[in-house]
Parts: sequence; C-alpha cells; structure tokens
Amino acid sequence: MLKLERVLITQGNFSVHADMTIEPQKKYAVIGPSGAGKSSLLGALCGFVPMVEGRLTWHGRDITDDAPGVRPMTMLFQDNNLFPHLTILQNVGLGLRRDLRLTAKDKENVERALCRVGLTDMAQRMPGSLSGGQQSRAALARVLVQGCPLVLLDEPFAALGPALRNGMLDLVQQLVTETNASLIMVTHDPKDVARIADEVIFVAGGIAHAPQPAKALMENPPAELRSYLG
Ligand SMILES: Nc1ncnc2c1ncn2[C@@H]1O[C@H](COP(=O)(O)OP(=O)(O)OP(=O)(O)O)[C@@H](O)[C@H]1O
Repeated sequence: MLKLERVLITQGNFSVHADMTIEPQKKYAVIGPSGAGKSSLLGALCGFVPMVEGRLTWHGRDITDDAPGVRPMTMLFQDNNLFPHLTILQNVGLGLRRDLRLTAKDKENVERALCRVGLTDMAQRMPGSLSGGQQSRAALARVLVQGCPLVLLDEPFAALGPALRNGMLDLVQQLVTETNASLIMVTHDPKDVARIADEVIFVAGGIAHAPQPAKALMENPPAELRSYLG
C-alpha cells in the first residue's frame, strides 16, 4: 500500500496537506474545486512536485525522494503525451524501454497491449493520423505495458465526447482490474465518481482529505463538498 504520512506539497505560494493510505486494487476519484491542488497531489505522488514535509512510503519503504522513473506508478495526462514522430507501436514500446531496443518478448507485450485496447491495426501509424479516442487508447496501452501497481489519471479524457469518455472510463476500469492495479483519477464530473470510484479523495481548503467510500459520501456530502457539487 501507498502511505502519505503528514505530507505537505507546495507549488510556489500554494500548499496542500495530505495524510492518507491508498489501498491495493481500489479505485479512487480525486475531486474538488479548481485550483484546490488535485493535480499537485498527483504530481507529488509521481515525484514531479516537491513534498516539503512528511514522507511517502510504498509497502513500508520510504520513496519520498525517489526519482519519478523508479516509483511504482505511472501517470496518464490529458494530452496523452504521445510523441508525434514515433509510430503507435514505438510510443507504446517507450513504456518498456526508453531506448526502444525492444526484445521479442517486449514486442509481444506491446502487441498484446495494443490488441487489448483495440489498436492492432494501427501499430505502424503515427499519432497524428489517429482520432482523439484512438490516441487515448494508445496512451492507455503504454500505461498497460508498464504493469505498474498504481495508475494515476489527471482528467485524461476531458477532450472526448461523453459516449467516448464513458467507453474509455470503462476500459480503464477493466484494465486496472485485470492488472490488479489501484487507480487514482482526477475528475470534475460527479458522474465519473459514480461510474468508477470505490473511494473519493476530496481536495479543498488546503487539505487532500483521506479517502471515504464514494457512494456514502456522494449521497450525503459534508457542507464543503455539497457547496462544490452545487
Ligand atoms: N508550477 C507552479 N508554480 C506555482 N504555482 C503553481 C504551479 N502549478 C500550480 N500552481 C498553483 O497551485 C495551485 C493548485 O493547482 P492544481 O493544478 O494542483 O489545482 P487543481 O485542483 O488540479 O485545479 P484544476 O481543477 O483547475 O485543474 C493553484 O493555485 C495553482 O495556481
């Protein structure tokens, strides 16, 4: 499990506190007002944003100062981060090897991941020749090959239409279940919470609140959450 122990995350003058445990094989939605610190929280977990106090542990091991690349997590951003000059196969392969010297087994893994997201026929295409939804699938395949126990998504499908978005959310849900990963996903949409989350991390007023069961929290939100939900 991942533990945030009395953590303080800062970005310039902004700061947010967090003290919580992320359990294995659970799905968490991170919600809260704009500018509350949701992206900062995910960035800090990945090692892109500094934790100036407290510590982060993974199965009891302190990983607070570990470089992003060696942490047990992978993050999918809204723009998918596909490299335009590389094929879809190469983009997914980067999830396994940065120098793209893929072994036969690596290639098999990449092809299996592409097949799992329905992109087998697109392997040799460039990202620019794919639709937004297909690009999202390719980015998901790259997350999949990494096989990380924690998958972090920062509003990854905000640019897609509602039907496609829901399809991607369902696919994410299936993939994290199949790989026994935990999911931590920032969203602005309460419908996403109902669709995907076991637990909710509510971020507001300088605090990332410890996770609470999604259904009970959304049915009976405390005042601060109620005013956010409107
Ligand atoms: N690189 C940075 N330098 C200084 N301040 C920053 C930086 N990045 C973000 N911030 C500030 O940190 C605060 C939290 O930003 P963050 O992006 O984490 O919020 P958020 O809850 O994800 O917002 P949104 O829902 O609008 O995406 C904001 O006040 C923002 O201005």
